[in-house]
Amino acid sequence: MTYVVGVTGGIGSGKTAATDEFQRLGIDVIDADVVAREVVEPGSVCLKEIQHHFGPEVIQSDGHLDRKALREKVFSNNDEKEWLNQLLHPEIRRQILAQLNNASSKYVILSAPLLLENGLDKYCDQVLVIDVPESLQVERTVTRDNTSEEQVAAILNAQMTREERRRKADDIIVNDTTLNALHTQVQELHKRYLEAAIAHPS
Ligand SMILES: CC(C)(COP(=O)(O)OP(=O)(O)OC[C@H]1O[C@@H](n2cnc3c(N)ncnc32)[C@H](O)[C@@H]1O)[C@@H](O)C(=O)NCCC(=O)NCCS
Ligand SMILES: Nc1ncnc2c1ncn2[C@@H]1O[C@H](COP(=O)(O)OP(=O)(O)OP(=O)(O)O)[C@@H](O)[C@H]1O
Repeated sequence: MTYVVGVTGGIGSGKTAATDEFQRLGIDVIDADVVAREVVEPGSVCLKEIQHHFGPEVIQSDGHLDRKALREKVFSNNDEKEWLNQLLHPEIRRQILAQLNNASSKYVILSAPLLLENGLDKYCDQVLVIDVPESLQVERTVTRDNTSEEQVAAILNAQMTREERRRKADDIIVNDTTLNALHTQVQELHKRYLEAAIAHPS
């Protein structure tokens, strides 16, 4: 298997902003949030199960999942969140493994908010954590998603703490200044990862 760099960080930490730059540098990016959307496309088994469990109010008139409605349900009720995790996470993992097997760039990025929580780091040679203070996570996510601070705090509470994540990291990018500064740090790590990938027996 190719050399895999896992990228993780809490909600709104800047994973996508970082992985967009890796992608621009020619690296294949597998994004668990994208996979999580694909497994609930209209017609999927997972979407049928969700509709059966939560009722028609989580399905939009065009047949797509009403993500906002489901978000409000699962992040205010731990049992419902666990039900959803148990339904989706095995399927997300299967899809990720298939995509890892098909990746063809010099190394591959696997980006997942729950990389460490769900043990996806076992498929990674290195773990890069995108780290920001929680106040900035809340501020950036509220702006990006036009949501409430309370909603973001509830999601934050469903994730590993900042300290725990930092402890498990091989590399850390502190993304508390500009996007340019983030890109510069990504470019530096990219050089290191290319060298590590060349040295890595495939
Ligand atoms: C509840 C859902 C429909 C809300 O959708 P929405 O479009 O509002 O959010 P989106 O999917 O873009 O996720 C935004 C962020 O929320 C956080 N998050 C999402 N799901 C979870 C979860 N189960 N536990 C903790 N944090 C989560 C992540 O930081 C993620 O990047 C959606 O998040 C979902 O299907 N979650 C379950 C699948 C999952 O665990 N995805 C995370 C990747 S494995
Ligand atoms: N250094 C930065 N300066 C200013 N804005 C930033 C910076 N980094 C990221 N952002 C913005 O903050 C928001 C959150 O970043 P991004 O979407 O990359 O986070 P994420 O970790 O992928 O989030 P999620 O876990 O919710 O998917 C986005 O609107 C992004 O453009």
